[in-house]
Amino acid sequence: MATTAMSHQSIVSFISLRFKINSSLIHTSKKRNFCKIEAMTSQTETSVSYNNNNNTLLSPSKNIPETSLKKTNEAALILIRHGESLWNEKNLFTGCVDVPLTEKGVEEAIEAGKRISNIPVDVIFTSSLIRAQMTAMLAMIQHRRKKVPIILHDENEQAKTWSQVFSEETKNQSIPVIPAWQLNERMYGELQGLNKQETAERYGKQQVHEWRRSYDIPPPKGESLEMCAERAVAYFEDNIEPMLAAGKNVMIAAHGNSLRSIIMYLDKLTSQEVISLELSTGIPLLYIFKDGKFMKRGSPVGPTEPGVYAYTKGLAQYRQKLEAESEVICS
Ligand SMILES: O=C(O)[C@H](O)COP(=O)(O)O
Repeated sequence: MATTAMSHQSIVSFISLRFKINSSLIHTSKKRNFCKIEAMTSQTETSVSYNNNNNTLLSPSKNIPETSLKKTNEAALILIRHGESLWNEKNLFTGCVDVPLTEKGVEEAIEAGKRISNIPVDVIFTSSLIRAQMTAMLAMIQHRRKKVPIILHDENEQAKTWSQVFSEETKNQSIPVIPAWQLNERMYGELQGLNKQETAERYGKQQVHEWRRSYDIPPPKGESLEMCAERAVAYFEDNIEPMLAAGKNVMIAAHGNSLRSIIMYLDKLTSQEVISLELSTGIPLLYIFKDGKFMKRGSPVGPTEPGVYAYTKGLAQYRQKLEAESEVICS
């Protein structure tokens, strides 16, 4: 076991990164959550960012001083809409109701995991809903790097303290999973639990289509896509983009509409263009973040096909490392 771990270390190249953030640096333009950050990330591609003092992971903020970030070339961003849920199967408006995956949804998540099994992942963000969390976990089980995704609990001090990890080696073989309610599905208001087909028959197809796909028309007592974007995109900008800028490879497992709002931001779609954007369950999408820009790479194909991996040198090199690593393990 020890020999294998040593071999891994000699094969995979790691980059050290340290950054400190002063809690007094706070955006004044928008009321967003900021936290005092002192994160230590010892390894890319495999790294876990833990606070030195209490072993808990801390998220960076957009306020990381430019100079304190190590400049890295590019980072991968994977977006996955959760696999089919029990209410997708029943064609019910789900929104923020917390229902699990169906068996088909479990299979979709596993399939998604196979597709991204050669793409580096340093940190995972999920919504606070179980269907997204199940998807993230099931997908990561397929990853060739075989790191263990660990959900970070920061609901209170005790939860943080009681979930500490005391081995550096174990931490380095883990991937932090950060749940954030801001990535939750759009709140569907009084439509939650109603059948989509029956609702269309009752209120008219056009009305229901507007509730589901327009940018700024909210369903009764629910959130429009615009309202959903206000929290989801703000969270992305404040918590996820700084990670990418620091060279961290990120996976987000979330929902049809929270991801539509993030994709609208990434692809600079207009409120008209976003209307026709549909996301299938369990299909991962890949972006490369480079020089402050997002480049869309589509959906990664299976692990044995060249496809997406030819797109960037960095991804191709990562894949080669994984292959070299598995050869060492097999020999
Ligand atoms: O919340 C829901 O019902 C679905 O996850 C997304 O629904 P939509 O495709 O009707 O927006």
